[in-house]
Amino acid sequence: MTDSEGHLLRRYNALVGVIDQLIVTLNGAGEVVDVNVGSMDWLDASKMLSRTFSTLFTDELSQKVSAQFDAALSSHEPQPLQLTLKPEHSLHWREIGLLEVQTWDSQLIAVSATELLWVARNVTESRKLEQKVSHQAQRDPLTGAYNRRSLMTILNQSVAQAHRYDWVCSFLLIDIDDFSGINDEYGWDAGDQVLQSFVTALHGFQRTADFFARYSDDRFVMFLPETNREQARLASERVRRLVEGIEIPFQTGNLKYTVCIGSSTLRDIEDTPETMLRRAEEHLFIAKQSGSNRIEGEAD
Ligand SMILES: Nc1nc2c(ncn2[C@@H]2O[C@H](COP(=O)(O)OP(=O)(O)OP(=O)(O)O)[C@@H](O)[C@H]2O)c(=O)[nH]1
Repeated sequence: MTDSEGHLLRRYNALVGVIDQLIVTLNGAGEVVDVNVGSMDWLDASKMLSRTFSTLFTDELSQKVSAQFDAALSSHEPQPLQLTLKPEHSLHWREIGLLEVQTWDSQLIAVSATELLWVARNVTESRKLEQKVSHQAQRDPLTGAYNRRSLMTILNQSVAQAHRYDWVCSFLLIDIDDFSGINDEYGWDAGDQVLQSFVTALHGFQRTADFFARYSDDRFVMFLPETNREQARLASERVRRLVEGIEIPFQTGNLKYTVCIGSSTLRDIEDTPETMLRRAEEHLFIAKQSGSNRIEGEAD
């Protein structure tokens, strides 16, 4: 080894020693010739050596890995690869030491025609955190229902799609009757339980294509694709009855409540989520004026 080769090797080893990532060196045939485990100290490097890299993965992933391997060799560009490894799906990884599901961001880099580096970082926790943050941004924290921001995004997309394909769709605007009275009489916690029980019941009721969200305090919107005026009326009636049947156990006897529902159905190309919501609000207002436990929709 020349002085400059020795210098480069020491520099490489120094970098590998401080980088907290898994670095696997492969030969041109894709066999593992060296492993630096980085912070993945659960991994038994000796059990990786001399295996063919792509055979470590399940059939589906191994095809992807082989394609990345070829692409790295032919392009000499780093090939990014995101992998989710499950011990129950991979005997090889289990043997190597994998005990739980992990998501890795990795890069496959060709150093020459006979040497490649696979550099992998465990991103399981940061991915979970991202998912949690995105879930929280879309949901109402009390009930777990989608929030108003998510609702408006979905409504805009869905109404545009309905116009494009000439589909019909409807909204139900559902309001809990005398909700402030429930808060006053039974306390805020009981009011919270009412909201939670309502959302649980509605989640059981909705079809997979329906979208349901908390619109404001005690007001919820259900978007019903492929639903005409008459079907919206039937759906309103079913929700009204469903709520009639809910009972929340309470010291002084079961707490029961009712809802009023205003619905609206897509009209012409001028109709938007805002105009539909406005009509649903007008219908809800009429229902409320007539008393509680009522529904009101578009006139025939
Ligand atoms: N328990 C509880 N109460 C809430 C929450 N958010 C808002 N509220 C209360 O809900 C009440 C809503 O009152 P209103 O909009 O007048 O509704 P209402 O009493 O049902 O009146 P009507 O709609 O006319 O029947 C207000 O008193 C709010 O303070 C919540 O998350 N939990």
